[in-house]
Amino acid sequence: MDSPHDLVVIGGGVGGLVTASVAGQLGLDVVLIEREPALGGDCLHSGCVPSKTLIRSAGVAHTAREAGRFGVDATVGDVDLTRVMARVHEVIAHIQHHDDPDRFRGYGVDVRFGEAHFVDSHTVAVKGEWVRGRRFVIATGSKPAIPPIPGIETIPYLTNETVFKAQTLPERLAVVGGGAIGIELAQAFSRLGSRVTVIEAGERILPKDDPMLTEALQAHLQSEGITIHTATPVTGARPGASARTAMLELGETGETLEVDEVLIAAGRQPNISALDPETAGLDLNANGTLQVDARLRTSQRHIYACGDCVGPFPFTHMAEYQAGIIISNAIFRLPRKVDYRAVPWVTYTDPELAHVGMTGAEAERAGIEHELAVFPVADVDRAIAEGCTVGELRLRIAKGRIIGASLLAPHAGELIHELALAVTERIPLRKLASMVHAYPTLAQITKRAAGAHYSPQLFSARTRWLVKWINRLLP
Ligand SMILES: Cc1cc2nc3c(=O)[nH]c(=O)nc-3n(C[C@H](O)[C@H](O)[C@H](O)COP(=O)(O)OP(=O)(O)OC[C@H]3O[C@@H](n4cnc5c(N)ncnc54)[C@H](O)[C@@H]3O)c2cc1C
Ligand SMILES: NC(=O)c1ccc[n+]([C@@H]2O[C@H](COP(=O)([O-])OP(=O)(O)OC[C@H]3O[C@@H](n4cnc5c(N)ncnc54)[C@H](O)[C@@H]3O)[C@@H](O)[C@H]2O)c1
Repeated sequence: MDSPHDLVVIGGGVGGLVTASVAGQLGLDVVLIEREPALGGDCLHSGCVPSKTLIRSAGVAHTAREAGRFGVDATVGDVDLTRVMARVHEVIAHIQHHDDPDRFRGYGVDVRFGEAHFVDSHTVAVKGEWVRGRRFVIATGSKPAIPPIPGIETIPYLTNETVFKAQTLPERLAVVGGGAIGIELAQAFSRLGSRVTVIEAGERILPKDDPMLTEALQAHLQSEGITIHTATPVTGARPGASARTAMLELGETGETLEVDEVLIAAGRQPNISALDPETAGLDLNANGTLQVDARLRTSQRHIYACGDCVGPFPFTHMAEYQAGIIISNAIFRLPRKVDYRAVPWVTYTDPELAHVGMTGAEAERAGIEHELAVFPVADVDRAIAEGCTVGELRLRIAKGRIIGASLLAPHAGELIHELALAVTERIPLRKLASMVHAYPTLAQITKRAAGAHYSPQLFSARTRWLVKWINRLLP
């Protein structure tokens, strides 16, 4: 029997690619197994890249329609979804070059295509061939979870796996789920010209984000013409009057909604079952993700796992971060634990909604006494000049340091990183208040929020009294 490989990586998305390429470049004997015909995973083919590219086209259409507001006349016709999607796929193809299998083979990685499943805890089978390994990394990602809506199987519906192949803009689109996928794509399709209805079972959209900011974002989306139902589960589905339409039953009331297309964005399900996890003795959590410890080892200590198949933050940057932890533990053999205290995330609506560190609810649960500093986007000069004044920055401050920040603002996804650094490095808030921020930038919101937090202290009766006396005493 062949000697086992040093490392077998299952899944050619971000988590798997980062681990395999580093291990290969460090001279380990690495096999990377991917079941799709191309590397890149969800993020490249049906996630971040296509969604952000679609959002860009939608933004262009929106800006053109709004041009009059900026003193510029523009006429906008109908959006040609075929051309929009052609650009989406051009962008995917462009980025795909980074994930060319030959690039990884150049790093010394043996790239194989086919679905892997465990035969025992040290062996996987791929297309009938056995691959043995001393250590494994599972990075198999996730797929859309389809909620058990009675009749859902009787209607055609889109998910993130099919929506970027659409060629005709639906006149009426129902989006089931008000999480990140649902909300980003709802605004994109609405701006491209669809009449969009979001149906969210929970009390509010984007439930992990700051409630004040999600409320403001919801109001903004509604002002753009999107209908949003919250606390409304979809309770039934059936074909509509014509072959292409669908009827959805909303809430307990039995109210119906007829649409031309339904997009299901109701959460994710980890890609685990195809691996035969029980054969390898792998334990699962109640939500189906793989159980891992703080060093990302599964219940079999030589099998590590990262990314969406593990959670708890199903983002590309977290798959990459976790891959780094695995590299430390499994390759350098330096024990390193995950630290989720300063995880940034962004929902790419316009304006964007970004967050890092503790939410208010988490701080309360942890019993951390904190103050809130709030600064409105409408008071930032650059935002006024840009004509985008919706949103605010909400800083949670404990003992002079930021423990969490939530921001609804144009380009919030770029602005959050200064705050992420402050949270990670425990930089005192007064340093952000005194740091020079170029004028007029949107980034001034951080300095202004910090400054506003200190201004009652600065202009207090006591300080005024002190200043008066210093100026009297000194020449
Ligand atoms: C519409 C959408 C938009 C998103 N936008 C963002 C965003 O803006 N920012 C962000 O950070 N995140 C975003 N995400 C989430 C992001 O795509 C995922 O967090 C990320 O792709 C996870 O990476 P991964 O390596 O864990 O898994 P994946 O990228 O899914 O890769 C897993 C790979 O494993 C392969 N595989 C599965 N099972 C097997 C098997 N048995 N054998 C062999 N191969 C297998 C799959 O084919 C896949 O290629 C978005 C997701 C969606 C759906
Ligand atoms: N910008 C980003 O970083 C980004 C963008 C898109 C996706 N993602 C990642 O992908 C993950 C999955 O996204 P998602 O939006 O599918 O999941 P999600 O879990 O974030 O949201 C799903 C929503 O659907 C609702 N829902 C579930 N069943 C329902 C039903 N029957 N009727 C009505 N509503 C229902 C849930 O209450 C929930 O609010 C996210 O958690 C995120 O990590 C990230």
